[in-house]
Amino acid sequence: MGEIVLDVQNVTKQHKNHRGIFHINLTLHKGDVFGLMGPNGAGKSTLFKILVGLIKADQGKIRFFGHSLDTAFEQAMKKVGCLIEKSVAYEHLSALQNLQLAARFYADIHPKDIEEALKTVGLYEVRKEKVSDFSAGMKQRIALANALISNPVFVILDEPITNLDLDGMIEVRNIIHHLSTEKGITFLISSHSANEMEKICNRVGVLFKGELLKIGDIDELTERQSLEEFYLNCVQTNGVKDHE
Ligand SMILES: Nc1ncnc2c1ncn2[C@@H]1O[C@H](COP(=O)(O)OP(=O)(O)OP(=O)(O)O)[C@@H](O)[C@H]1O
Repeated sequence: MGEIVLDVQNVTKQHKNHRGIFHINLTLHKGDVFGLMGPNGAGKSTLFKILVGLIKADQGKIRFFGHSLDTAFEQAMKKVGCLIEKSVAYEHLSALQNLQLAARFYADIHPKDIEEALKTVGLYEVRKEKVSDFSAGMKQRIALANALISNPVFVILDEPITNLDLDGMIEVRNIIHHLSTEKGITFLISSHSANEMEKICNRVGVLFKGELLKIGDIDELTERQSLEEFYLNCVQTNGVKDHE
């Protein structure tokens, strides 16, 4: 196994409504395309927001490339790109202008990096066109390009395929596949769709009511059943746990 990219140890976050995530342990290695599956409200976004520092965990330890998120945030996040929550591309701006705007949040993005990100997501030819003329899939590809402009080696994508039609899903899937195989980028992706995760990921975890019920290699999990069957089994047999 390769270098440890992300190490999550015993992370808990309880929201005021008592929901949240509880005692999450997760280790990702270089080259992983890890899919976090779970129904609405399972806690996927809560975990992702904690990982990128948008909210703070109640307890637990998180390390990126050995750097603690708590004590060395900038070091930890240096090589991490993310797409959290619904993508917001400004409709009246072009694809290029959107990325130029996003680049201002970083210290050292070169125009070449933006050009490269646009090429990677297949929007270079239409970079000067307004986003209002783009399809949902193209808008999602801008969001992906946004996550790529800093040349990350680890990319976190919260629901990158939700709300996309089949063409859009295939486009995003192909980009992830390309980045993983050609550039060795490690991914953590959340989705409701077991079918899609089966096509994209090499490992998956099932998050349900804030608990990470199972983690496994796709090849092993799908030896005798589809990933969807495994997922449904997992969720149904592990039933109800409340944290009141
Ligand atoms: N800021 C908050 N305050 C209170 N409760 C919250 C907050 N954020 C999330 N929750 C609750 O925590 C639970 C997990 O929500 P979360 O958004 O992490 O789930 P999710 O798996 O990402 O769901 P979805 O697929 O619908 O995005 C939900 O029950 C939600 O109501």
